[in-house]
Amino acid sequence: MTWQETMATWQAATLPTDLASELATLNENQQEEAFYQDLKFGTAGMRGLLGVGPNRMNIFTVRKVTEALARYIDSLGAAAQQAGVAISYDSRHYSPVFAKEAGRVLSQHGIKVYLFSSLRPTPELSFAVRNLKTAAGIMITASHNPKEYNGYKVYGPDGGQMAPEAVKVIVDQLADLNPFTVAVDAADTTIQIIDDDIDQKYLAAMKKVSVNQKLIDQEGAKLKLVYSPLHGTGQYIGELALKQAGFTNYTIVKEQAVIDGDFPTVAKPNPEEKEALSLAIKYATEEGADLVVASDPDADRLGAAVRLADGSFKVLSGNQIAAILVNYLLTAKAETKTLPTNGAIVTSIVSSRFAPTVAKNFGVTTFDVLTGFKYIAETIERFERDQDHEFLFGFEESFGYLVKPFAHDKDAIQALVLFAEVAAYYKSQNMTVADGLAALYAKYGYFAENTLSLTFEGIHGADEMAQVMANLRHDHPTHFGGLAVVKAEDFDSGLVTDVKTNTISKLTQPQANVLKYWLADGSWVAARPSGTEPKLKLYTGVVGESQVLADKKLATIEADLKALV
Ligand SMILES: O=P(O)(O)OC[C@H]1O[C@H](O)[C@H](O)[C@@H](O)[C@@H]1O
Repeated sequence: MTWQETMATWQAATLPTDLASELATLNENQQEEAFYQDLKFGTAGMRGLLGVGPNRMNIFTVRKVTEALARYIDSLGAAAQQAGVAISYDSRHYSPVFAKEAGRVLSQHGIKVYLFSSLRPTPELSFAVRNLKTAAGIMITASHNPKEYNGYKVYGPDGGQMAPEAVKVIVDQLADLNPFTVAVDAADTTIQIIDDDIDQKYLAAMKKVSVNQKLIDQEGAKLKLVYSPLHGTGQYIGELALKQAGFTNYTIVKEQAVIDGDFPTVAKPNPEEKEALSLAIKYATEEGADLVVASDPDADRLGAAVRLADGSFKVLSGNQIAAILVNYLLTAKAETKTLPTNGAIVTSIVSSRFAPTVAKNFGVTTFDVLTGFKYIAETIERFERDQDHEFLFGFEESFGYLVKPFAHDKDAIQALVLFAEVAAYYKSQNMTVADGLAALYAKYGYFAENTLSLTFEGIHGADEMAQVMANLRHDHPTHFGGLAVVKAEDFDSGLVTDVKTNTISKLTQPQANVLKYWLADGSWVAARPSGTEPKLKLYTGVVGESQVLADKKLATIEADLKALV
């Protein structure tokens, strides 16, 4: 079907007034963008702009994908239908509507549904799937994206985001489905509302995250922290988790504790962006706080800023937060002689080597997976099955961390509780977290990383991005910042070239559109199209003998990288 034909089917259908009036006002470009394709599954499920058309998030695209999920569950048999599906949602526009709509499609199939009574974090949904032993889970969220977006994350029975092979079974059905004929059960027959019981169980599990309760009992109340849920799901459970762990001296940023899908106090509700922490830092400056923490709307990412000696705040990167958490966890385990000999941390191929270097010093192995927390969850599953490694920590540079695998997705609430403990620890030593970080740099080397995100919007944007990747593949760069490329990894072909010996071997990760180049001194560069936003992401990671030298190296490598695209 051409996009015009697809659009005609939408024009002929009975649409709710908001979608009908939007459809009537689209110009030709907008029409093409909205109708030329179905929303695709990316790094974290289906994500897109809210609006009319198959390439947008609306009740019809939600019904259609849920119908495909329902058929998949039907195909697994009666036990899976009875095990059912847990559904949660965040504070975005239409999130509760889409969650209910998904529940009704499943109910129509006689599939049991556990629907949260109000918004809950992504990691709590993951926990609910595991706790209720459901066959699947759905989280309605576009995570940290701007307010114009929403999305649909699908979970498997292990509580991890469904792996690509399982998603493919669902996606393959989509082509034959008519969004306008998907039946829904208006009587909500199989829908059971869940809330407090799961909250309590999730909070009970959260107690396992704290390492040194004695330290928290002594120092927890002295640590002054400011927390912002950025208008999202962390607002309720985040505060409870902090209190329960023993951190009572906190301020919640009140403007950002208001549940609001417009995220009116920030440009983007993304802790990756320093600006998202500005208001919390203002509070912290006024109150003389030690620490600022902020979770994104579905509370799977956590950003942090720490107080410096002069009273100003330094915003940390996801890689720095991970290294600080890993060092604290492993030090505590080593001190209490509970560090397993087969301990492992799991991270992504575009994350810093800082935390892995710390881990190595403790005899802990690092596993590198593709971008997407589902791959970390998959690795945890494998450890549990093969009993060959004990999972100690998982993280991605994009501010996602997991301490305890009672959730199988990144968990900002866990990170919040653990990071508060780390800050309390340093405070007990008359140090700031920034001092702690400086000590890690002095010991392990000055790691520096940056991600350049270039926006390529719309149909043509996707083509341009593909062209940049094709160009890089065609003319393999030989140097960045004067450093020779010694190894070139292409995760699309699954091959790695050792430039010196000109030998080719196989990569262990699955296929993905990623290129990574290792440089002569251990620095690295990677390029990949984002799977959640219309962006090309260019990553650089270096280690230097001082902060100044590391930053300089990073800048020269990045300059060459920019010139290439
Ligand atoms: O780089 P992207 O494909 O946009 O993904 C960035 C991040 O998006 C989501 O938050 C996923 O859950 C993460 O696993 C991923 O790292």
